Amino acid sequence: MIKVSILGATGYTGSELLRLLILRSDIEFKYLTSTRLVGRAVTDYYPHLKNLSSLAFTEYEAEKVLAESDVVFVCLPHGHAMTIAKQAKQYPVKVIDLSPDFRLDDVAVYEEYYEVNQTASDLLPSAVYGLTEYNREQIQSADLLANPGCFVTSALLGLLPVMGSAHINPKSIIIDAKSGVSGAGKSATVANLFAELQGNFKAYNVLRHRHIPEIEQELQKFSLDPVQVQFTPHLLPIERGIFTTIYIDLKEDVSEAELRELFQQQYVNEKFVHLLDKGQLPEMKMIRGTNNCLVQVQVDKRTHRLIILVVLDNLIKGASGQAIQNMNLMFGLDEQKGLNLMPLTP
Ligand SMILES: NC(=O)C1=CN([C@@H]2O[C@H](COP(=O)(O)OP(=O)(O)OC[C@H]3O[C@@H](n4cnc5c(N)ncnc54)[C@H](OP(=O)(O)O)[C@@H]3O)[C@@H](O)[C@H]2O)C=CC1
Ligand SMILES: CC(=O)N[C@@H](CCC(=O)OP(=O)(O)O)C(=O)O
Repeated sequence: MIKVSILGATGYTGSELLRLLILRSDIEFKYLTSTRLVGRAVTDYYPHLKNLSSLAFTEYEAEKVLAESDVVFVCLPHGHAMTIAKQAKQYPVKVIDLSPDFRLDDVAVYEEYYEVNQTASDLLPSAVYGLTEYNREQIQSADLLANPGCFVTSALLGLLPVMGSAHINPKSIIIDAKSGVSGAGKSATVANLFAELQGNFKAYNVLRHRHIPEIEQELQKFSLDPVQVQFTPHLLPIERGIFTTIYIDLKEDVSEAELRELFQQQYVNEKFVHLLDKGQLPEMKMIRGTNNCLVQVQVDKRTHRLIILVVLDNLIKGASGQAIQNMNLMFGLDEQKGLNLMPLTP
């Protein structure tokens, strides 16, 4: 039995972890934390989980949570996981951080983009970046795992198969991404009100989004030439899902078949990442509620560009599903355990 605690169990990624883990017979929940709902029954707040949990939300008490859990998922806003990971060093507990605190190697970049001090920089070298398909070996032995960002997961799964290719110009990457509103978390803001979102569509953080340095950092690890990306996020009036369209200049004539082969080789044995057949195009409803990521690759001979289309569910492959994939690896389990989910269509 794996003893699991979820810090921030009332938020979107925390509740998605609950949903995905609650029926597993090898998981026992120890603490589900909140600051607002301490003492309230979990099934009172989440009536759809009726009869599935007898727990109440508690506050975070390090000496209890960390001593009694095998793994702690941190589903809190940025800035909290640094303290928790430091405290966790005193206990034999693994930490899976869904927040951005341990994703950026460069302390100055983290502090610039997130506007808080990086107070656990001594732990950065031991923090393993959890893009599962590319980092399995390190993930298996990780005690501190930095789960990737949701937009970042879509960009990396779309781009990494071609990052080492001499055919592409890695300074010409344009990432045009659209996300459902749950990507913004559960906290109420005027921008997230139904009347603002419904029937609307907009770009935000056009030149400066927090995911830009994370995308460039991870892509650069796979490219000898300098990488630069143009990333523009958009907000879709839907609950969940990310659709990312990527454009890259090709340096020379190269066939679509040759580039598709790179993706095929990379993903042929993957359970959760799939290259679509030629002629198929990804759609949000193909991945909604699943840990799957669908990728399509096309070459425009007229403009000499490679176009990569990626869809995934921001709360699952972009957050809690990937976190469970990583937990499974960290505990020596089948990586797919509990994640064989079918999408809701229509
Ligand atoms: N939403 C997404 O698609 C993705 C989110 N992430 C990251 O995961 C983390 C969680 O995101 P998400 O679930 O969307 O966020 P939510 O806003 O939905 O939930 C945040 C949680 O944190 C708790 N919380 C809020 N403020 C504090 C505080 N000051 N101290 C302690 N607890 C606090 C809330 O609990 P309560 O109010 O009950 O105290 C709630 O449970 C974030 O770091 C986010 O960047 C990563 C990938 C995708
Ligand atoms: C729609 C929306 O607002 N999306 C969020 C995604 C950020 C997120 O999920 O946070 P991580 O950095 O932990 O991945 C945003 O653009 O800020």
